[in-house]
Amino acid sequence: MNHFSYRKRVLHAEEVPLSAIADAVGTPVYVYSTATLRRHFRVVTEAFGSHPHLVCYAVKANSTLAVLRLLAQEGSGFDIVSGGELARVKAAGGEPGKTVFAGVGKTADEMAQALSAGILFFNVESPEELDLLDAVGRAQGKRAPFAVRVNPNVDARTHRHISTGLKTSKFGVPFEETVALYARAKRMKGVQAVGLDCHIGSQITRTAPFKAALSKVGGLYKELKAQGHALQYLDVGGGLGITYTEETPPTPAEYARTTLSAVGDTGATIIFEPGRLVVGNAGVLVTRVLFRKKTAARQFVVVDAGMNDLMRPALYDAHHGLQPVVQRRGQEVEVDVVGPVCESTDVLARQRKVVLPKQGELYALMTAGAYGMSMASTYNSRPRPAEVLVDGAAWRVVRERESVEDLWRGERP
Ligand SMILES: Cc1ncc(COP(=O)(O)O)c(C=O)c1O
Ligand SMILES: N[C@@H](CCCC[NH3+])C(=O)O
Repeated sequence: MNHFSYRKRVLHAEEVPLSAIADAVGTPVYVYSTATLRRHFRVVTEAFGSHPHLVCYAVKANSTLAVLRLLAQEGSGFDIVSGGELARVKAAGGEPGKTVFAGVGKTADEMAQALSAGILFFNVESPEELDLLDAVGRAQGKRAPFAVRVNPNVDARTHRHISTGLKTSKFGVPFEETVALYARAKRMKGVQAVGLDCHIGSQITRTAPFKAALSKVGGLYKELKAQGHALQYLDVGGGLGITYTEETPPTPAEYARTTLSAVGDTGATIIFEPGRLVVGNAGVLVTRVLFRKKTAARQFVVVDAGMNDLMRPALYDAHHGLQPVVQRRGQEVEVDVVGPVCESTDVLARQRKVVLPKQGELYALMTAGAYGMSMASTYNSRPRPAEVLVDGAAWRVVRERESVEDLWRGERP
């Protein structure tokens, strides 16, 4: 459920026509809906009912300050993977005490910043990382709270680029080595085990992989508790998929039921780290048609957004819905919607049936709120898009379009 819909043939974000935003701010522009963000967060947290839990929104999905602030106001915690994300959470008014820190390559500086900020816990991904965290903790005269991210060796049955829970993946500690790592941690003075963590991948559209991973992880949690580790948190990661085209992922309520039936009896506070589920359908990328171009093989529509602005189609062959901002009647033709970037993979929408647009008309690439702007780059020296947040009939620019001067800030010719 989202708040992007047609009114009198014009696509609106809540009560604002996307054409009005594009005309005022220029294109490409990301547009987010406050009502959708709020609704998604509430549906997710309410799904766990009265079971002790904390939703830690995965900042990497969309790290724009205004989005983080809105979620912080809703009571969200955060899942971060860098010092930069920690700084963003703090700048947006998020609470470090409700923030967990994952990632296979944390530096000593990042650990020290997070520990002094009072982070909830670190998700440790290797024995050497645990040694470094121990040193950082001792240097501050503290015990750094941690959970081991265990790799349960489960196939998430998602795109191979976004699967993280197989034994060939770089993420987490092998299942069989986890008990020994907790035992070793017990002898350290700079760390304190507080939980257990796993995350098996992203855009997961069935419950079976979650069930398989959680039954292993739930068993391990109980075993660790029985060995005397005073664990309190079971972090089940993120990864619940959304509908881009025809996927029918479990609803948050179904997901929560699956989770609680697998690990509800552990007595742990459940930490859930959704990213895409919260922001994916809350954002669109609005782009303007530059040229139509016909070759013997294809009808192309060249738009002013490229793979640098929305990388998912080029990176994962991902599908994003393509909607004209103003609907027009006419004969449909099959087109490839392509960006200006000098790469053959710069195809935002492939072989779609549309009424051939005129130059200057607008398209919205749907479901672009997650891993859109946060993965944007300046490749081809293209300044990154502006971002707008709509709230009812009001809207505001929450990030200015990057300027050419921004592109070379810090450079010394
Ligand atoms: C550790 C961790 N937690 C949470 C997420 C969020 O994933 P998603 O956006 O699929 O919910 C990710 C990304 O896959 C992740 O790596
Ligand atoms: N960036 C990916 C998901 C990776 C999730 C991060 N662990 C996407 O757009 O689908």
